Amino acid sequence: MDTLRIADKEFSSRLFTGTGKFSSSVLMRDALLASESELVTVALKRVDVQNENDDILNHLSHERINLLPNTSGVRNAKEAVFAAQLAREALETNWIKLEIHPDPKYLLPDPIETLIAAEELVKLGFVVMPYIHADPVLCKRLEEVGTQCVMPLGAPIGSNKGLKTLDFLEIIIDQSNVPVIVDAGIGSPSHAAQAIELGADAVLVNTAIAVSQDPVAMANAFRMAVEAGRIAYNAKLAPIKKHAEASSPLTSFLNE
Ligand SMILES: CC(=O)[C@@H](O)[C@H](O)COP(=O)(O)O
Repeated sequence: MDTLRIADKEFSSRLFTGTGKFSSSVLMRDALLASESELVTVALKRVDVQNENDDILNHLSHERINLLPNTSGVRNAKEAVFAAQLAREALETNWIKLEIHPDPKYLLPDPIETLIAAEELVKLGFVVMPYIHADPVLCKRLEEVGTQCVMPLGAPIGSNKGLKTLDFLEIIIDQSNVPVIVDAGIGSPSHAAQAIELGADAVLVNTAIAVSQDPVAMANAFRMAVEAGRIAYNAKLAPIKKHAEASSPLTSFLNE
């Protein structure tokens, strides 16, 4: 599998994961290890960064896992910058998943506050991974201010609806000069494979793994789907045709 580079890190796995909604910290750890994910996001509001025995952080301590603190819970750019600085101090990482979604019903990201915060955080030396709507114009603006990737949503967080923003994801992937990570709403391994086949550089999945009846098995299924999607992407998909084209009456091989 070809690797993915973001800032100073190289990833073998294109499946990024989250830590919420698992029924126990042991199950969370087992599922994340089964996923072979190397970048795992954790909400700063959920961990006690002062406590070296914090249950979540302890169960994420593994050589393969890079922690990606996220700013979930903040309402504006000012709070996001503060949260990121806190995370950098406490978790000793300058990587931050920037999430500003003040509306609790749909959890849709605030594009204006996100752009303001991203610009500020880049200036402060952060590797910024912004969670945003699948807005091609906003993605370009974020790239211009120096974010190391963009994270457009497939559907609202936790909805498991899949790639509802497909047409716009295609434009974003076509235009982007930074990695595109489809984040949120991915409800099944086939959704993840579809995003990767499309050319997304990675996906981030939380709910679909954590709330399945068997999170370890589901994490495995996502791992395989993402791998399959990437192999298919590299192999180049056959073109979609408007009309039927017979497969069998070939008299010889195309190149002979
Ligand atoms: C954990 C995290 O970062 C979520 O905000 C993320 O967007 C995942 O969404 P799903 O839970 O829909 O996979």
